[in-house]
Amino acid sequence: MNFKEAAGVQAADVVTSGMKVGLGTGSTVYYTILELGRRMKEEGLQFTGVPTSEATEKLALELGIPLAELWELEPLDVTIDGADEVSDSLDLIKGGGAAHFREKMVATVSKRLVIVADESKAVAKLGAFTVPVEVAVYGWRSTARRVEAEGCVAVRRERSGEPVRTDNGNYILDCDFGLIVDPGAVDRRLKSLLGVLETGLFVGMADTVYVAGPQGVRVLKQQAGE
Ligand SMILES: O=C[C@H](O)[C@H](O)[C@H](O)COP(=O)(O)O
Repeated sequence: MNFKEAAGVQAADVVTSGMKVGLGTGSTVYYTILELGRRMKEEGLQFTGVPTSEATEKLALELGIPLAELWELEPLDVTIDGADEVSDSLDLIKGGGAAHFREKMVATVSKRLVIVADESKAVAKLGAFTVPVEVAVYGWRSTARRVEAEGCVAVRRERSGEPVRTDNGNYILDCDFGLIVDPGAVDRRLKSLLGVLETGLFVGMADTVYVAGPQGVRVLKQQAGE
């Protein structure tokens, strides 16, 4: 079992029958979703999922997991998702797979956000990974200029020479801020800019993080009052 699988499978334990569950996106929570599908078939686990991306929706449907729209189910009991960076205070950078807009929307209406990651994602402070920022296609160069004025270098994400489009049809700017001392302030400043739709900074949202490494799976919990 690789580290992503170890974290992903263990975190599936938080789901019990009757729950409404946000299903995250990426190569780590993939294993959580597989495990939930297995428990559904083999152990009779019953739950309803809300997918955070088209890729996750496809996977869940292949596994026979019942799905619903966010508005039909909110508030959700828990969302399980991956992350690109997890800081000591459990703040996150997400959106390496361009799914952070829907992920944040689903996590925001969930009573709990549980994160699964391998040790390579754990950092003291955020910032080695660039911050993905979803922006409207119209006027994106102007938006990028406003974003850069906040103290970063912003590069439009491309694949094979073509701009990446999110599931919502927008562009991603990958923004290099260097070390981020106050992620909440950076998130608020970016969100106030015209053309910015969502950032990949998830501040104070995760309550539990499963981090897998050579020593096994560590379970980190948000301290009360943080
Ligand atoms: O947009 C993608 C999501 O935020 C993912 O959860 C994040 O990029 C981590 O993905 P992975 O588990 O594949 O590293």
